Amino acid sequence: MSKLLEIKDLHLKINEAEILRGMEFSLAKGEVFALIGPNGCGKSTFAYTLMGLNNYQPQSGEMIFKGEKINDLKINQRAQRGITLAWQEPARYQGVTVREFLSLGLKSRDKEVTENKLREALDQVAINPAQYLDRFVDRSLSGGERKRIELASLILMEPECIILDEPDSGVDIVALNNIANVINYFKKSGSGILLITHSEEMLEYADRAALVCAGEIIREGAPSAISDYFKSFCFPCAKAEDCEKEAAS
Ligand SMILES: Nc1ncnc2c1ncn2[C@@H]1O[C@H](COP(=O)(O)OP(=O)(O)OP(=O)(O)O)[C@@H](O)[C@H]1O
Repeated sequence: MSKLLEIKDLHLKINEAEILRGMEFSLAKGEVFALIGPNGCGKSTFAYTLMGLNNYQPQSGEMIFKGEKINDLKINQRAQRGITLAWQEPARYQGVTVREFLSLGLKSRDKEVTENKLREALDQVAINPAQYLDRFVDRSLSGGERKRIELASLILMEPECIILDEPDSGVDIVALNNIANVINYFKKSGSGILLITHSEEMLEYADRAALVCAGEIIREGAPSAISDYFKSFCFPCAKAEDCEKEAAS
């Protein structure tokens, strides 16, 4: 599989604290790569750094997307190149309807085409268009509903690389199935998916996985093997001799 994204020896400090300490991996087209790790190990920080949020400029290392170094590109330039981030906590938009929110990234201005596309995307996340298209994307929607609507918006954007930051947080088992559907949908369309999580259940949707500990990947491999390692040594953090991070230090 050809490389879509390459992360090389990425280091990032925030207020003198080194949060990312040499993150390194690659992601192929049509691949689901999971980054799993305990709370506070730097997963979201990595997601923000890759997306290019303000104040998340790495001090060293490279982020290469489709052969182009993107370290110095702004967030909108990275989005234009095809990178998208689904936030751990999806945003609320006061006064913006689901229809308006979902239409933002659409190129076609044809009313019928637009309406059909919105309905198809909402179908993928099991949201009834008739009930939701005219509602506002604000507190009146539950966190799980907003999460699913955000996933529908990603489908409409047709990104080539999707960062899903804790897609399972705050959602029930039904929504979890919707997330699995969306992951499969993106896989089939050839997008690369970076699945960020701290729950080993999510690893079943991944092709490959890596364990993040204190800002670096300490083990990479088959999702089942990473899941076993994570359960054995990270809950609670074992700091045992046979933990690879401890053994290396
Ligand atoms: N702006 C900031 N200022 C200071 N410290 C920060 C900042 N952002 C993150 N950190 C610290 O960096 C570490 C990594 O945080 P991050 O949110 O990336 O972890 P995470 O792995 O995503 O955790 P979780 O699973 O709880 O979401 C934490 O110790 C956090 O307190």
